[in-house]
Amino acid sequence: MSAPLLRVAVPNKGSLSQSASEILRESGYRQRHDSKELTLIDAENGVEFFYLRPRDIALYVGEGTLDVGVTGRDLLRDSGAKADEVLELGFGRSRFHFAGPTGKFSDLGQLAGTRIATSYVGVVRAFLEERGIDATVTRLDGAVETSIQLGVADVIADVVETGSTLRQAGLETFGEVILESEAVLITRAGSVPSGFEVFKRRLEGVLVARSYVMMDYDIRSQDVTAAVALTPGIESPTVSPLHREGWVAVRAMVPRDGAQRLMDELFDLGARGILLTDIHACRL
Ligand SMILES: Nc1ncnc2c1ncn2[C@@H]1O[C@H](COP(=O)(O)OP(=O)(O)OP(=O)(O)O)[C@@H](O)[C@H]1O
Ligand SMILES: O=P(O)(O)OC[C@H]1O[C@H](OP(=O)(O)OP(=O)(O)O)[C@H](O)[C@@H]1O
Ligand SMILES: [Mg+2]
Repeated sequence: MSAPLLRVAVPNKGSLSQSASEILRESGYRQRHDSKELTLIDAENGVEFFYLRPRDIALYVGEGTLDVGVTGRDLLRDSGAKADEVLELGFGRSRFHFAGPTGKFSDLGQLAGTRIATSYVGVVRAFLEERGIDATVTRLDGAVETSIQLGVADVIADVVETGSTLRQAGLETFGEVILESEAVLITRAGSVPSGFEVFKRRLEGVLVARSYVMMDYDIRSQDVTAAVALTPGIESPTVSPLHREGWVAVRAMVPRDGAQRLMDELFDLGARGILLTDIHACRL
């Protein structure tokens, strides 16, 4: 009998949906082509995907109905589900803030007695409770920025990415950031579903491939120690002999950020034939 399929929840709409499917596709999994498909079986890789609202994903995974999910850290916290964050996925980054009319509020002490509109009631109530602040929290589904203008709330608490929605509504954030969020991989608290390790390793491989590039260069043997100090690689750089006497070839993974500056420094050290190539996937 074949092993049961790993049941994975993927956002079906919203900010996380496209990036989630992209990273899964890059990890070698089948993904739906039609946004109306609700489930998809990738039998070859032993996985079944369920396309669900990211807000609901934490609940399904927390209850153990599904094994693994992609959702936002803020949505996971808001749900109160008993699920663990097991991998940060590097997309869907946002900050959760309180905001009010420009110039009206300056610190979170002023929240007492206000009416707060939010789609994240769980996060907001927990925050107020922790600080012993008494305020009225109203749950709205979206477009919370408009609620102040409509007289329904004095303050909002919402996700801010670029800040342009707030500006358009004549609002500004105040107080410290409540929560820094990004897309995360979650499993039921304390459980490691069968087949999960391979699934996670594939995604980690893509994350590393996204943040690292492969660098190759030739350098005089006498300068190789200085050069590999700049490019130590993840485990150790490969140094191979060159046909040209007194020269070696070096190959190492380097962080994508700053790779151009590194090429300049290597060139100054005497390195030549410096090449930078993308990595598509890896297992480290
Ligand atoms: N600009 C953004 N707007 C909303 N959510 C964002 C943004 N950037 C990142 N996110 C993250 O995406 C998740 C929100 O998922 P959700 O499905 O509600 O997306 P959405 O874009 O608000 O979709 P919709 O409004 O259609 O429901 C949260 O984890 C949030 O932190
Ligand atoms: O800082 P910004 O880059 O402007 O992004 C933040 C805005 O984007 C989201 O709204 P969304 O488009 O999801 O609409 P919604 O309010 O209906 O959920 C979020 O709720 C903010 O309103
Ligand atoms: Mg939204």
